[in-house]
Amino acid sequence: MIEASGNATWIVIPVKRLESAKQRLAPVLPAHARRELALAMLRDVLEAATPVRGIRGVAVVTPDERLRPVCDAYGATWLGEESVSGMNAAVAHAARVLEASGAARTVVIPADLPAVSVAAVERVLAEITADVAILRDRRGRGTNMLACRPPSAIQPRFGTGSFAAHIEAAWARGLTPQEIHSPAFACDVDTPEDLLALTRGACGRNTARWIEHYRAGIESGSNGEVAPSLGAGQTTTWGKEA
Ligand SMILES: Nc1nc2c(ncn2[C@@H]2O[C@H](COP(=O)(O)OP(=O)(O)OP(=O)(O)O)[C@@H](O)[C@H]2O)c(=O)[nH]1
Ligand SMILES: O=C(O)[C@H](O)COP(=O)(O)O
Repeated sequence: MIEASGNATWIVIPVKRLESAKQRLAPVLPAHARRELALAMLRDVLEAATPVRGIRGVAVVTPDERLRPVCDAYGATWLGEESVSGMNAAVAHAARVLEASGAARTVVIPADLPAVSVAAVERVLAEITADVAILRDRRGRGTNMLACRPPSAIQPRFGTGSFAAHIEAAWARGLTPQEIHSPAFACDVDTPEDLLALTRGACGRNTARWIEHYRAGIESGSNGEVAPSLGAGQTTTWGKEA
C-alpha cells in the first residue's frame, strides 16, 4: 500500500513480465536464461535503491504478479498496471498513483542497470537540482534515469531516442532540463554486445552470480564474441529450461 507521502521522493522501477524480458538477447540467450538475467538485474537495482537515504519508497510498476514476493523481500511497493501497454504507460501510471498519494518527485530507474549501487544512486539524487533531470545511456541516445518534480512534470517518452525526446518534452513545458552523469547508470543491458561488456565490468552480486553460471556460454564464441543461439535441446552449457 502507498501511504500519503507529502514532500517525498519515490524511486520507480518499471518491469516487464519476466517471460517477455530482454527480447533483444533472444539470438544469444535461451528464454530461461533471459528471465533469470532480468530477475538478477532487478534484484541488484532493488538492492541499490531500497537502502537509499532521503527517499520515501521504491515502487516497482509491473504487470507481473509473480514479482510481488520479490518486492516484499526488499521492502519495495509492488504497483500493478491496469493493462500491459508499454513502458511509458506504466511509468505514467506510477506517476499518477504516486502523485495522488502526495509524492513530490519520482525518479525512474530501469531494471536493467546491474552496475548501480547505493552510493551511485545517492550521488545521482544529490546532484539533481532541476524539476526534470535526465541521465543518458552510454550510447548517448537512451534514458537511464528520469527525475520529475512533480511526477507529472512531463510525459515519459522512453524508447528509441528517448534522451532527446525527454529534453524536448521539458523545454516544451517551459522547464530547463538538467543532465546528470554517472558511469554506473550508463550501462543498460540490451544487446549481445552489452552482455559481453557485462562479463568484463563491475555489477551487483545477483547479476555476478548469473554471469558465473553462464560465462562459458557467453564467451564461448571465437574472439570472445557472444555465443550463437543454442538449440532447445542444448542444455549442457546453459543449464536446463526452467
Ligand atoms: N512495467 C513495464 N515495464 C516495462 C515495459 N517495457 C519495458 N519495461 C521495463 O523498462 C526497462 C527498460 O526496458 P527495455 O530495455 O525497453 O526492454 P527489455 O525487456 O529490458 O528488453 P527488450 O525486450 O530487448 O526490449 C526494463 O526495466 C523493462 O523491464 C512495460 O511494458 N511495462
Ligand atoms: O532508453 C530508453 O528510453 C529505455 O531504456 C528503453 O530504450 P532502450 O532499452 O532501447 O535503450
